[in-house]
Amino acid sequence: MSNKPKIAVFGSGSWATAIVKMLCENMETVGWYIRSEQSLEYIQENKHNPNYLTSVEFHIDQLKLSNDINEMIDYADYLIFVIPSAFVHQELAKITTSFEGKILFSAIKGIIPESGLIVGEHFHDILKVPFENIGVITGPCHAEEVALERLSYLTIACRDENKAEIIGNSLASRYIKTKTSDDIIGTEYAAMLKNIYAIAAGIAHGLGYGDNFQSVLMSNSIREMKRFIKKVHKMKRNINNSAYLGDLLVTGYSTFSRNRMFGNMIGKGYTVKSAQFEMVMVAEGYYATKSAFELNQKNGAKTPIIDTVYRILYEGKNPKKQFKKLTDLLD
Ligand SMILES: NC(=O)C1=CN([C@@H]2O[C@H](COP(=O)(O)OP(=O)(O)OC[C@H]3O[C@@H](n4cnc5c(N)ncnc54)[C@H](O)[C@@H]3O)[C@@H](O)[C@H]2O)C=CC1
Ligand SMILES: O=C(CO)COP(=O)(O)O
Repeated sequence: MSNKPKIAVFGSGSWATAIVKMLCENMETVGWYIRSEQSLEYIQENKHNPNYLTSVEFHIDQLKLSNDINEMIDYADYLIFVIPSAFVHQELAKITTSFEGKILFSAIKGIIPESGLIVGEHFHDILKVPFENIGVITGPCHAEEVALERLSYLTIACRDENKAEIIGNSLASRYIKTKTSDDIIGTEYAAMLKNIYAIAAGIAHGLGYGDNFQSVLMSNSIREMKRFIKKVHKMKRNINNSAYLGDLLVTGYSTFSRNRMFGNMIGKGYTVKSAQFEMVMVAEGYYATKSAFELNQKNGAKTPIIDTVYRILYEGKNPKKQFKKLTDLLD
């Protein structure tokens, strides 16, 4: 690998588009795998993504675009995956080339339904990538605010600090600050769990609960997150750091949050199917709720918020009644 490693982004939603923008601030060339040929041709002609963050303009000569996933894997040293977790399995199934020597980062905040694993674990257990070659890009950061160049903070987690720094330095700019962490498992679980709590916040809002209740819900959510993560990966971590608490707060409170938006519709009486139909974007917390609930059946952490969201989304229980019961379990 040369001094200037090649980086490629896999995915073409809002977050992938934002990450490509961040990398373009620092790199001469950024690889970008885009599944849809139509979207790729549109970007080549119009210099912006047709569907997501359409205000972000790219210099086409800075982009190495391809809709061939194998070609892009062969091109890059660092591969950043930003495909929603529900579609990762089917995208990975297209791969015929080798991951040997490649460094895989995940900016995905979810669990892969087919394996029930967070993405880093999936890379390790299923794709057999060593943990030193796996990293996570996380933190409280909405793609829409990156597009607006509003100051945002990212945490880059990798067991090999040098690799975390390479990605951190490639993303940092006037409006992006990065820090590194070695908690690849805990940060990923936090990123997945906060989406479920954001759905809970949305449901509460949709049901008419106010700011006073929301703060109690968030306070209970961070404690629940801590209990959950401690069961899956015990290590010394400060749950109040931005990658854990910060991400919970931005997703629970921001009007940009897809998960909160989805929850809000459920609270207002939409069915799961109709809420999903209304959403142009993916609410990862929907899939995470099922996986986290099932995982916790084995681990046995006390998770009244996840359990409540699960009963509403997957057992068709009444949100109003379920939240009434939940209110008696919070403090
Ligand atoms: N949007 C944001 O601000 C942030 C998102 N993330 C995470 O990034 C990941 C990607 O989310 P977004 O970019 O927000 O998604 P999005 O909702 O903006 O875009 C959805 C993406 O999924 C793709 N897609 C749809 N059907 C597909 C299929 N069958 N196979 C493969 N791809 C398919 C679409 O082409 C599109 O690229 C998620 O895990 C999310 O949690 C993380 C941080 C911030
Ligand atoms: O992860 C995010 C912010 O840090 C994005 O959350 P949403 O998917 O709910 O928009």
